[in-house]
Amino acid sequence: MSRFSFLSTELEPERVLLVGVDFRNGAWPVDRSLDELERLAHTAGALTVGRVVQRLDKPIPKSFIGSGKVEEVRRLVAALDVNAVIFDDDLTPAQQSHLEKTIGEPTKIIDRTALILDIFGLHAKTREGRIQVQLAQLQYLLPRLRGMWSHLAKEQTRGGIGSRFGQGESQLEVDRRLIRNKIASLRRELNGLEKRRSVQTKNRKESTAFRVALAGYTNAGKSTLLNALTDAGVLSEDKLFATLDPTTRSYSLPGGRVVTITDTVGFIQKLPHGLVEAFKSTLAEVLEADLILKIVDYSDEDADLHLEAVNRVLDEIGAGEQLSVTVNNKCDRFEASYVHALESRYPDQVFCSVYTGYGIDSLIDTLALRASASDQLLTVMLPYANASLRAQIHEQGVILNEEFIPEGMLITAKVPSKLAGLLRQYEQGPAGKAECESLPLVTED
Ligand SMILES: Nc1nc2c(ncn2[C@@H]2O[C@H](COP(=O)(O)OP(=O)(O)OP(=O)(O)O)[C@@H](O)[C@H]2O)c(=O)[nH]1
Ligand SMILES: [Mg+2]
Repeated sequence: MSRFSFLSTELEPERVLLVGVDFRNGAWPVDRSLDELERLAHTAGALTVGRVVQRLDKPIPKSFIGSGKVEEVRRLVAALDVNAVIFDDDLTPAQQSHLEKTIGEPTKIIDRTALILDIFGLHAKTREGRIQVQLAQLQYLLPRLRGMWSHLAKEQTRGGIGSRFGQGESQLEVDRRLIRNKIASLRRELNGLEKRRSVQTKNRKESTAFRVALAGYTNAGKSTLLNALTDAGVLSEDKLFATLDPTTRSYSLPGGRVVTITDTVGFIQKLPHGLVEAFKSTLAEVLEADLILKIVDYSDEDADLHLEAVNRVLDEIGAGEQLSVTVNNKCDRFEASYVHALESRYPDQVFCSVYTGYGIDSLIDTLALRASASDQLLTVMLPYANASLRAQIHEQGVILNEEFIPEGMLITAKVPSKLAGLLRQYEQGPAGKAECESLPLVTED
């Protein structure tokens, strides 16, 4: 599949100018949002050569920023040899097209969404990831086609190759139709892949292991944590959106209980809704988890804003009410005494550093506690043929007693409720239980 890109990936980095609006509504200071936009631009391979900020109560309908500012941008574009202007907020197709005309070709006018789509396009590795990104890109492009065709229309009047369309259906209509067809065919393919994924998830569900999902702002350290716990070998980098495709690994807690941990795509403020929509099946991993670990880069001065943005996306995908623990990472960047003070102040949160290993034990204790919260004590008699169920009890439960008798395998164990559901049919009646309760290990408990 050819990679579509708003910014060129030629050897020379594109020179970009950033434009932010301070709407004075407080939450995210415009300078910090532009710092993040600059990191996004850098991740996409561009070089930021300047910034323009305007204070406004609300966007100007026609041009997003005021006409005086547009003129300032136009002059800067010429003076700084800018290839692309990136707006920190979403532009409507009409605003984008107006700005393109006013600022003058060939300078591209891009917004945060287009930039994020570009990075996703660069980082998507699997077929499913690529289709998800391409779908979001085409949906973004569809209402913007008119602007993109305006310069070609000029070419048409000069004649020559590419100028002979326009009979019956205009080229713009043809292109819209082609894109709609492409969107439909990508959706079909994605549906097929999603079905396969949901079968895999269902299989995992049937394995009844406690499922943990790592969620959090991009660059918080999710992949680094998964690698540290499980040797998953997932790419972890000081870049935004290093991970797009989910990876699930098994992890044995002390005592032997096996849980699964899933690393997935990171979140960001102003995350384009189209992307959340396109990545629905990937984000389902988070939705179906028994526990969400919200990984935070606590050393980032905007850590609280990051957590807010993460909570907003979790709400959007319907995971806002799920069981979760906040895990504040990168604590190696603070004095130990400060971290201890934080731990006393916020006993429900974990403070750790995947780099130094500090706090990882406490994270594992938290996992163990949550994974065993729904445990039930059961005594079952399993037929010898049912070795896989016995293996599941060993993986996910705490065995209190096990005996191999002529009637079958008599096991007393504490197991998570999901597994208990599967075991009910083999549960021993009061007599069997009583027999087991006389065994030393059980009475000890
Ligand atoms: N100082 C410090 N850096 C860390 C720590 N954990 C991770 N990092 C670094 O933070 C950067 C981002 O780590 P990743 O694991 O790729 O982050 P992520 O959350 O998976 O990011 P995305 O995949 O982009 O969503 C990398 O450069 C890591 O080496 C830590 O405990 N301390
Ligand atoms: Mg990652």
